Amino acid sequence: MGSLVKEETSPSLMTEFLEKCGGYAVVDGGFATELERHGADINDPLWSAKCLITSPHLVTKVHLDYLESGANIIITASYQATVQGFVAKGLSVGEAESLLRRSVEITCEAREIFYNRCTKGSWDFDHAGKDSRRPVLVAASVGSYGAYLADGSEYSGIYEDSVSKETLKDFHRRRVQILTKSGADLIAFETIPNKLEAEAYADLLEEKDIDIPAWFSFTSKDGVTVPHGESIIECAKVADSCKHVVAIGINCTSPRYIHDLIISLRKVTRKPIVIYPNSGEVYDGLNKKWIKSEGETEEDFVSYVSRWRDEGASLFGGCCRTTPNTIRAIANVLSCDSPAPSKLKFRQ
Ligand code: MET
Ligand SMILES: [Zn+2]
Repeated sequence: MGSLVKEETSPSLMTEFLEKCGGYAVVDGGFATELERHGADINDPLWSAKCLITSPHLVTKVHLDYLESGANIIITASYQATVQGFVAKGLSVGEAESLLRRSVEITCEAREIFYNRCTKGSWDFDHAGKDSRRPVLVAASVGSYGAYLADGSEYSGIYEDSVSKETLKDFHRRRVQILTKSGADLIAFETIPNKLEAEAYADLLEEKDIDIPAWFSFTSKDGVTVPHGESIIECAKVADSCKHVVAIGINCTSPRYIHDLIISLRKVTRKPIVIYPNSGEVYDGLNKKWIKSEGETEEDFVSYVSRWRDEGASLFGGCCRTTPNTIRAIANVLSCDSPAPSKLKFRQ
C-alpha cells in the first residue's frame, strides 16, 4: 500500500459487518428500474421516490425480492427523495420530512418481515440452514444534487461549475439530518459525479447533529475519472480521509470499467470497496431512456465478480437495470468460493 494510506484505530461498522458475513457481502440491485419493471410509472422529477407516495407496497415488495435473493445490504428508495423535490410537488415541509423517514421505516419493516418468514425455499434455508439469521444492514440512499435536477446531470456532474460547496451542503443538510435519525444503519451517498459533492458530504458528516457512518460511491464513464472530470483517485482521497466513511466504491457504471476503477481505489484506500455496476446500458437523460450497449450482458457482469473480489472489493451488488436474478447470481458466486484470508483486503 502507498504512503497515502492512513491507519485506522478501531474497526468500522463495515469491517465488523463484513467479518460477520464471512468476508464479503451482497448489496441489492437496481431499485428504481425494478419498481418500473413491476409497472410503476416513475417518469417524474421524484423518480423512485414517487412510489413512497403512490405505491409504498411496491417499495416493500422490491426490498423483499432483494432480501429473498441474498442481499445483505438493502438501500432505501430515497435516492431522489428531497425536501425540495417533495415541496415542489405541493407537499408541506413536514410531509416531505415524514416521507424521508418513511423510506427508511419501510426498509426496516421489510427486513423484519424477511426475518420472520425465513422458510423453506428461501436463500437462507437452502444455503445456511433455517436457524441462521443473515446479517442485513439498511443503507439510506442519498442521490446527488444532479439527481434532484432530474435531467440526467448525475451522469455529467456539470453543475459543479455553477454551484459552490456551501450551496451543496445547504441543499443536502436537512435530508441527511433526517436520515441520520431515521433508524438506518448507514447512509449510501450514491452515483457521485464530481469531487465537490464528495467534499460537501464529507463536511456534512463532521457536523454535530449528523452522526452516522456512510459510504461514498462514485460513477464513471471511462474507468479513470468521474463524469465531471476529476480522477477517481482524487475523489477517493476525499472519501478516505473522512473518518465517518466506512466504504468507498463505484455504482451505476458500466461493468467494463470496474476492474480499473478498483485498482485505482486500492491505491489510495484500505477501506472496504463496494461495487454495484449497472447493466452496462447508458442512460439518455434527455429522453429518459436506457440505451443498450454492444456486447454486455447480465451474465458477463456476474462472471466478473470473482475477479473484482480478487482485486480487493468486498461488497457487490447491482445498480440500474439489474434485477433480483443478478443479485441471486452474485450471492451464489460469493457463497461458492469461500474467501482465502489473504484476500481479505479491508482493514481488520
Ligand atoms: N439506489 C438507486 C437505485 O437503484 C441508485 C440509482 S443510480 C441512478 O434506484
Ligand atoms: Zn443506477
